[in-house]
Amino acid sequence: MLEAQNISKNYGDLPILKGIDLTISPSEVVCITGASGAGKTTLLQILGTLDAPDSGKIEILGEDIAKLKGKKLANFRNNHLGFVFQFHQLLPEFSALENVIIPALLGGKKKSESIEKAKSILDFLNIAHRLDHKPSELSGGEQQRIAVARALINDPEIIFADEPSGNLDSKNSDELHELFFKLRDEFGQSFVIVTHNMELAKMADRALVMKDGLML
Ligand SMILES: Nc1ncnc2c1ncn2[C@@H]1O[C@H](COP(=O)(O)OP(=O)(O)OP(=O)(O)O)[C@@H](O)[C@H]1O
Repeated sequence: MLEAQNISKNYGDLPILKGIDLTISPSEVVCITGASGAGKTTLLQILGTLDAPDSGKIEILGEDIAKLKGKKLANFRNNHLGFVFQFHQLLPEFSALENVIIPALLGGKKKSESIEKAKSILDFLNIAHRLDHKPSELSGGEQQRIAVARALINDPEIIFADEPSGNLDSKNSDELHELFFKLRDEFGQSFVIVTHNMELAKMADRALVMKDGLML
């Protein structure tokens, strides 16, 4: 599903990732934990093709990511990868439903089909009653479920999440974590989740620990 070999990244003279190897299997939920500054977000951004490593190789679904440039890379990302961040990054002037369908429209899907699909996902996520609300009219937990729905709209094989519950209270955190496993069980995506939440890490198929740019 995803294979990363010997990934290194420097910022200026400072080595941030020092040769990381990682394989993610289909339907696997992997958590990456570790102290602040260990390089977790940097690694997630690179695995998610949002940033490039200085050296090393990443293959996702058999594609050598270094060979995909510009529009091809953007299309690959939009079609196969989903993202959930700590701060939901929903567009404030659009409704929940509109936010969810944007990646589908960018991928060239028909609006009517995208709306139907979004409604079924939002139904699955128990948030179909908030379709017309703007992000500011939703609770933190609801905003994050809309962000998850947006990540799911193009049926990604892998979802990358960076501190997805970092901004939620414990009840909403627990609900979001359960949702990830429910989604994996129902649809079979892989999840790569950077988290400081040890309860989530315990639930994962694998919990990895990073320290000073290395995977322990
Ligand atoms: N764009 C950048 N330019 C320079 N240094 C950066 C940049 N992004 C991150 N860093 C540095 O790289 C190191 C690793 O950052 P990263 O965000 O990957 O850590 P992290 O493990 O995710 O930390 P946290 O748990 O606090 O989010 C930190 O020392 C950070 O200051």
